[in-house]
Amino acid sequence: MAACAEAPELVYLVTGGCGFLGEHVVRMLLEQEPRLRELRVFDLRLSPWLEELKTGPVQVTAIQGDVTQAHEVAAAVSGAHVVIHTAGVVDVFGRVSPETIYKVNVQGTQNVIEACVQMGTRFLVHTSSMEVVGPNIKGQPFHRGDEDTPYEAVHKHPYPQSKAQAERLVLEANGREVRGGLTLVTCALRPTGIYGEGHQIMRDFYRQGLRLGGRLFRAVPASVEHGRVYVGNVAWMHVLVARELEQRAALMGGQVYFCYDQSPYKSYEDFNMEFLGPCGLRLVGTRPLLPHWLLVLLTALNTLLQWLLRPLVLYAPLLNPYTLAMANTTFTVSTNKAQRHFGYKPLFSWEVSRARTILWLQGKEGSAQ
Ligand SMILES: NC(=O)c1ccc[n+]([C@@H]2O[C@H](COP(=O)([O-])OP(=O)(O)OC[C@H]3O[C@@H](n4cnc5c(N)ncnc54)[C@H](O)[C@@H]3O)[C@@H](O)[C@H]2O)c1
Ligand SMILES: C[C@@H](CO)CCC[C@@H](C)[C@H]1CC[C@H]2[C@@H]3[C@H](O)C=C4C[C@@H](O)CC[C@]4(C)[C@H]3CC[C@]12C
Repeated sequence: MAACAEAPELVYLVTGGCGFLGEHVVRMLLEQEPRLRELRVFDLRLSPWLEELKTGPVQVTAIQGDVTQAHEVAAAVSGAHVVIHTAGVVDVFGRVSPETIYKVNVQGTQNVIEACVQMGTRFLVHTSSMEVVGPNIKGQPFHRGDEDTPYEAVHKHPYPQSKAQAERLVLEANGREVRGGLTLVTCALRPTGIYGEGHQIMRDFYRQGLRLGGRLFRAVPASVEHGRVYVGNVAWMHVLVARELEQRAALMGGQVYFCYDQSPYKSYEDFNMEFLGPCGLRLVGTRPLLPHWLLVLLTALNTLLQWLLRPLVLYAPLLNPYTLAMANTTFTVSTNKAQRHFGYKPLFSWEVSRARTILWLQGKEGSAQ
């Protein structure tokens, strides 16, 4: 992938490039990768903002396609030097069937790997997730852990199961021979809960708070810490990994990296209040207002309702047994592996990440829709 200093010559493909994270990766590449000649944005649904990117010096090619269709993926990968694979179904609410989650997240990832092999593309960066590790079904805390912290990773939910399987495929593909005789270099990034401009769940909480007269009610103990990372920093990590993968193939190939920055360790709800507070919302209660057993009962009721209503309507509330367990289990990361391996330092401070997210929530700024 050696690029000459004068003429940009690299072709990048970003799958899922119109999603929450994908959009930030696309914009970050255009800002921070001077060697870029063409940027292919591949997504099931193409966003209108892509049009405005087409007027810049880098050729931006929008490709409407489906990662579950091997031939569409192969056509998009053909001639690309680097693939950043962020496409995936993110669903822990029962909105999407387990079959579809598996098809997109696992089969889709396999298609991307095979396309790289077939087309001679050597560098593959995969967006994995903290959920590949945990929280596990036993609700055991993962406190300031790193990539080597022992933890019993046992999943039952289709989303973490699919992400774990996809990550394994990507790591196992490292070192495979690609067309032309060279080898594939892969690695996986594991963001914790991503926040920032375009974060729909944050917006859902904001709207819910507005509906409840500017209040949200504490459901999770403040002592349970939940790892969060700013979307701009996650995007920056992807760009850096993609850039460094060739020079540091022996070190980085087949590796996993948690995504981290200076965002504070807080409970899921207290962290959200860093943004929702300045937007006028209040979190009521210093302790959970409902006892835990009642919340568990409510989640069971939601599960039953979801099942009963399925033939008529999709009922998929934020609260279900899995999301309650996630919110109630400490999962935080403390590592410097990305700094050691490829010189990562967060591009956005906590203050800037917070300010940008607040402005977006208030509808005053921000690139994401
Ligand atoms: N949001 C988070 O907190 C978080 C945390 C850790 C990891 N991740 C991972 O990051 C990646 C991006 O997540 P996100 O939050 O931006 O989700 P998102 O839903 O906003 O983006 C996913 C994108 O993939 C596209 N896509 C879905 N199915 C596709 C298919 N069959 N073919 C082509 N494109 C398809 C969607 O249209 C969407 O644009 C996912 O792989 C997810 O597992 C997300
Ligand atoms: C008890 C509720 C009352 O306030 C709070 C429920 C919060 C949940 C909806 C969220 C708690 C943890 C979130 C997940 C976590 O941040 C990490 C994730 C990994 C990523 O790969 C996808 C998103 C998610 C599963 C994220 C989804 C929302 C939560 C379960």
